[in-house]
Amino acid sequence: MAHHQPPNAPILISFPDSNELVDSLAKFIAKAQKDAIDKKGRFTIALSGGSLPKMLRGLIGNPQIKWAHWQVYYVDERVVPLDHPDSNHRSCKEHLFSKVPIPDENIHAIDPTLLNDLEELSDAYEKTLIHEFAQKDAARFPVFDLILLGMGPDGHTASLFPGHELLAEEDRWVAYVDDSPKPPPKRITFTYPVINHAARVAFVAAGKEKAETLTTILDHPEEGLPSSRVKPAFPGQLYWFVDDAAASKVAFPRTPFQL
Ligand SMILES: O=C(O)[C@H](O)[C@@H](O)[C@H](O)[C@H](O)COP(=O)(O)O
Repeated sequence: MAHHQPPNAPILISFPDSNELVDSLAKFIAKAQKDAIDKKGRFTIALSGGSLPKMLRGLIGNPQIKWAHWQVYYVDERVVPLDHPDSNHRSCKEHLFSKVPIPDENIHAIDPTLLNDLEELSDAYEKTLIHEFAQKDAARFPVFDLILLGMGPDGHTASLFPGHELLAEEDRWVAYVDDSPKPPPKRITFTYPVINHAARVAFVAAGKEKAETLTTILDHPEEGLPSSRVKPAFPGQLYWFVDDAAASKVAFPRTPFQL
């Protein structure tokens, strides 16, 4: 019997190896960028940390990418100095931004003078989002052109961890945690309302260590793990870019990659 998926069900795309994943992800990002720039002259994207930054290497030297039109934000950030080894900004700089001609002012890092006050730090980052989004349309939440996420072994995404009270946050755009089970404990993070208002959201997950969790996320969303709660509102669309090792146990139907 054919699987009948609701109109904006997740689109799962699996690649035989991570190089193919990297190339296709770059094409997908280039397409999202082109659509956004054609429509409004800029491209708003939010990046995660973890293993994601190095999966963006297909963007390096890619003539389709119009870096001057990118506005880059962080889905979540560890509350550490910007040059600290744990910083997501540092990781993105190392793996990507130091290798491409993006203007510094287009990359929106946390305010390093506010590391001692989590409330102020998350408020200040929320204000940078308000500055980007609120003037143009009066929407209650920002609409990113693309949000890129990773999935942790416990099913977390961004800094939204299983069983945490932040899973129920409905108002704030940016919140903080001081008890992250994945070190470091202090982080700020986008909330679900922000993630779920994006035009496109894409998870990137590779490796056999992710197989068990990916099955729970996609085949058993009723378990409510944080990554299963990413459900962009129509017309938003969720994608999973994975490798065959990560998808080895998943029953959820795959879709061939197409732009
Ligand atoms: O700050 C972080 O830790 C990341 O933004 C986080 O949300 C990450 O995406 C997941 O933990 C997956 O991490 P891996 O990709 O390293 O498995």
